[in-house]
Amino acid sequence: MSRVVELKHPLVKHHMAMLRDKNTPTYIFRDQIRRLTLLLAYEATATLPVEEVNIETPLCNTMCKHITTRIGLVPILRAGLGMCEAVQELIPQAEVWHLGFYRDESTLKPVEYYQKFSEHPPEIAFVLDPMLATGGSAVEAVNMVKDWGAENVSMLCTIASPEGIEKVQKAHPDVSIFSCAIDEGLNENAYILPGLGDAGDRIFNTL
Ligand SMILES: O=P(O)(O)OC[C@H]1O[C@H](OP(=O)(O)OP(=O)(O)O)[C@H](O)[C@@H]1O
Ligand SMILES: O=c1cc[nH]c(=O)[nH]1
Ligand SMILES: [Mg+2]
Repeated sequence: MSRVVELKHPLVKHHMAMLRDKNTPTYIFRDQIRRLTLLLAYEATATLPVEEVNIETPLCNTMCKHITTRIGLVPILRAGLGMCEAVQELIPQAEVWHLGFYRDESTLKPVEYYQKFSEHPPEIAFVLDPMLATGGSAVEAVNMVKDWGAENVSMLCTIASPEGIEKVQKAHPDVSIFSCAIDEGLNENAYILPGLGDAGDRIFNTL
């Protein structure tokens, strides 16, 4: 079932403060995205299916659980790349499939420039993008992931706007959205307030 989850943990609040600060340099900004993504991925993977497996410890046999479902991470270039390694750290067996979009700042529409998908879609897909602003990029990315054949799709972001959440929910009522924060809304240029500015520029030092 679709859910919108905003993380409430004190560690998330703490790390978000440093992430939002305009004086935080790029190398710390990247670390903060990574820390926050670890916390986000822990929450977003809480309902992953597990299977029983027999394990031999040095002392005896015991039944354990492991994850056998094919999981795909779909970072939206560029900024989504900043989240990818953190999720891979928790799910090292995950596949990574890239999608490139930039938002045309005059039309606010997403422009696709890269897609690397295989013939065989994963069973579960996590779309990664730190910013869910108007929701245009997220809706288009989820369209492509679903057209590919993935049936269980979730969106992981650092900051989401209420407008973006509404747009994704309207287009994809089955997609859960996990975010470290849900902010107040968008400014006249469709930037999230209070937000953190341009995530891609802050991750890649291209301000
Ligand atoms: O919800 P939307 O209104 O579509 O906006 C969000 C998109 O904008 C940003 O990417 P940007 O276009 O800045 O590209 P970048 O990652 O290369 O910086 C962000 O990382 C999202 O992909
Ligand atoms: O606030 C915003 C909106 C779109 N993209 C960003 O990186 N930040
Ligand atoms: Mg950007």
